[in-house]
Amino acid sequence: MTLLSLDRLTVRRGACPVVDAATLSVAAGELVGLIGPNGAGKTTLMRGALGLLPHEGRSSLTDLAPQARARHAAWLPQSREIAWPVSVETLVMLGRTPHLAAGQRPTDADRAAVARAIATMDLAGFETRPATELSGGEQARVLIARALAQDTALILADEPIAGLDPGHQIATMAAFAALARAGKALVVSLHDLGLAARHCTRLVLMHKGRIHADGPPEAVLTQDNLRAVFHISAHLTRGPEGVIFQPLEVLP
Ligand SMILES: Nc1ncnc2c1ncn2[C@@H]1O[C@H](COP(=O)(O)OP(=O)(O)OP(=O)(O)O)[C@@H](O)[C@H]1O
Repeated sequence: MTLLSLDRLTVRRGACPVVDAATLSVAAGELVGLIGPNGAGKTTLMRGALGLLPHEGRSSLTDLAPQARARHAAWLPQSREIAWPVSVETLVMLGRTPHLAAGQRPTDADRAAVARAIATMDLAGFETRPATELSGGEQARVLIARALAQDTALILADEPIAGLDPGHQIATMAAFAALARAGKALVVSLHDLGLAARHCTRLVLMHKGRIHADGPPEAVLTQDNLRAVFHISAHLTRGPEGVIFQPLEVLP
């Protein structure tokens, strides 16, 4: 089942297209790593797809009415600012807003979704802490938990594991992979190509606003693509533990 469909999505900043005719279809079961150098257009592609930026072409998400869209797709932006000193549990409960009628109190199902998200992001024991008093990485995990609590078929996340320690980066990618195996779809922008190669079912490599390559990690992280897009060399092997990717050098 297709959960996100982009047809020649183009987003201009001034005269210049920073996303240029991106066509992409994401199905249930996929964990898509959106990779590419700084400025390649990853954030802009996701924001355009969500209808948060004026665009040309078509996104299946902008065909949906706002509440239907919020029930279908969760968005985790790159900015991590938590402005209000609400408790972690209250903040994660905000993910349930699209499922609640105006003034409706959370149901047992809402509370269960929040508890699941808190457990998945290893935040048990943090429930009553003011979110503003947590460390940067802890706050990042709270915001991921809020997106998970939304319990949508599709999750779009902009650099969700940036700033997390290695254990929580791996655990978060593993949780995303488990959600994909359970039938959801995720599009996640990432700079850690090792984690992308290891956990994603598919990589979409962006370069100068265009989709340069799209496919399984080993088909995308080729020496040619890495040289052309990132100007790096790297080592990639597949062993009993799965794909192992290590960037090596910046090429002249
Ligand atoms: N408000 C804006 N006005 C003009 N140009 C912009 C604006 N926002 C982004 N851009 C440009 O659009 C291009 C794509 O930016 P985008 O944030 O999508 O890149 P990215 O791939 O997410 O990068 P990063 O890995 O650094 O987060 C960049 O060249 C950026 O300078």
